[in-house]
Formats: sequence, structure tokens, C-alpha cells
Amino acid sequence: MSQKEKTGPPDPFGYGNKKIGPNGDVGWVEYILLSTNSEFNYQKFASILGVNPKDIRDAVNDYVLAMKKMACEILEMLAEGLKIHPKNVFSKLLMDEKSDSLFRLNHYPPCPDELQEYNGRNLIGFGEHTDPQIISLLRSNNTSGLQISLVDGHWISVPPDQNSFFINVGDSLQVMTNGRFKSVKHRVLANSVKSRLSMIYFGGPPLSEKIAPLASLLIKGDQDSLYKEFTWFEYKNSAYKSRLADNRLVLFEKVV
Ligand SMILES: C=C1C[C@]23C[C@@]1(O)CC[C@H]2[C@@]12CC[C@H](O)[C@@](C)(C(=O)O1)[C@H]2[C@@H]3C(=O)O
Ligand SMILES: O=C(O)CCC(=O)C(=O)O
Ligand SMILES: [Fe+2]
Repeated sequence: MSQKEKTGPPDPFGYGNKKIGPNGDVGWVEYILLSTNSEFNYQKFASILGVNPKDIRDAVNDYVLAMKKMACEILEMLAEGLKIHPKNVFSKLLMDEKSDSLFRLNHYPPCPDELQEYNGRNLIGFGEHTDPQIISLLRSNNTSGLQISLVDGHWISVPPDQNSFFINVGDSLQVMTNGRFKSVKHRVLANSVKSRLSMIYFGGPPLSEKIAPLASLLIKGDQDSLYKEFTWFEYKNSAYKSRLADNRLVLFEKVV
């Protein structure tokens, strides 16, 4: 067992190899998942963070701070676009010191041709899913693999660009905007030649935050609300009982 694997399995934080989440999902990926919370105990993961864990922690904190700032700017533009006042309705959830946000580093090693052939089709690096939080900001190296699903079920490849960010709406933003913004299904296919590296900031609300469509976006009071109210804690608990590809929002849809 490698030094990295000795620290595992992730709980959900820490180092993970091939196993994604607690319910049997697998992918051609190794990763580190960390909480961005200031109370998060980095010491526990010291052995996977290289020779100087403090340097890594400081670098992650700097990166996360910059991502949070950009995420807040984007969320404020989205609120303005929907004519929501005040425009910080979404961004204040990320600014909250109890914001439940994450940082993830994914490494997709090149996948041997024999394995791709054995599998008969492209091996999955990270299976299809939507992100549960409010917003995700992803940056990768110049290796392809990321795809998004269109409503008709077709998969479209996202051109890799190390100088661009790929922004994903999360399930919680879909609920708060009563479906105006959609959390798009995405996945990663393994690449047979090059390693793909990606890092993602997942901006989430505090655990106690009530998630529901914003009243100002409802035309007929509560009647056209598509979702029941839930706390982020409840949604997260439910997400961790689900498989990656499950539609996690169905349980929270209003039945008409
Ligand atoms: C299979 C799972 C992994 C995941 C938790 C879950 O039970 C369902 C949601 C998954 C996901 C997808 C987006 C993010 O990468 C992630 C960290 C998240 O918040 O939800 C992962 C979870 C994980 O890997 O722990
Ligand atoms: O690694 C990628 O490019 C995407 C990974 C992803 O969607 C996730 O970690 O939630
Ligand atoms: Fe994702």
C-alpha cells in the first residue's frame, strides 16, 4: 500500500483512489478532498501533503480565498441578471464564516489502451453527476476529458484550457432560483495519453442554511415553487446516501 493510501479511505476528506463517495462509485482518478473551513484539521493529512504540509495549507488557503472572491462576483452578476435585491443573496452564503465549502484536487492518470479496449468504450474518470453545492469553480491543465450533458442526453466535450475557469451551477442554486439556473450533469472520461489535473472550489452554504426558492422569483406565492424547503445539512446527508449519478433533487421536488 502506498504512503498516500495508508491515510485513506477518505471520510469524505483526505486522499482517495478510484473509490468516489461511500456508496460504491469508482473512477479512474485519485484525489484529495479538503474542507475550506478554518477549523479543518490539516495535521491529520500531513503525510499526503508532502514534505511541508504548512506550505500546502497556505497555498490552498490563498487559492480558496481567490476562488471565493470570484465565485461571489459571479453570484452577484447572476443575482443582478435575475433582478434580485439585494444582489448578495447568494454570495453572502459563501462569505459566511460557517460556509460549508470544499476544495478538491483530482488527478486522472493516463489510462492504458488495453484497459480502454477491455472496457469496450471510454473508461470513466469521474462518473456523471451534478454538484450539490451553490457554485463550483473548476480549473484544469490542458488535458481533455470533461464533458457536459445536454438536455437531449448528448455529451459535449469541454475544450481544456489551463487559462480558463469552468463554472458549474450547483443543485442548491437551481433550487434557490426555482430552476432558472440549472445544475448541469457533467463527467470526466479517462485520457489514454495524458494526465488530467483539475482543482475545484465548491462554494456551499452554512449547514443550518434553509434552501428554498427565493420569494421574489415566485409569481404565484408558493404555488409555483418547484421545491420543498430543506437545510443544507439535510441535503448533504441525503447526497451522501446517494450514488454519484442519482438525481438528488427529486426527493425535494414538490409533487403537484
Ligand atoms: C458518490 C458521492 C461522492 C460525492 C458524495 C456522493 O455520495 C454524491 C455526491 C458526490 C459529490 C459530487 C461533487 C463533489 O465532487 C463532491 C465532493 C460533492 O460534494 O458531492 C462529491 C462527493 C464526494 O466525493 O465526497
Ligand atoms: O475533475 C474534473 O474535471 C471534474 C470533477 C468533478 O466534476 C467533481 O469533482 O465534482
Ligand atoms: Fe462535479
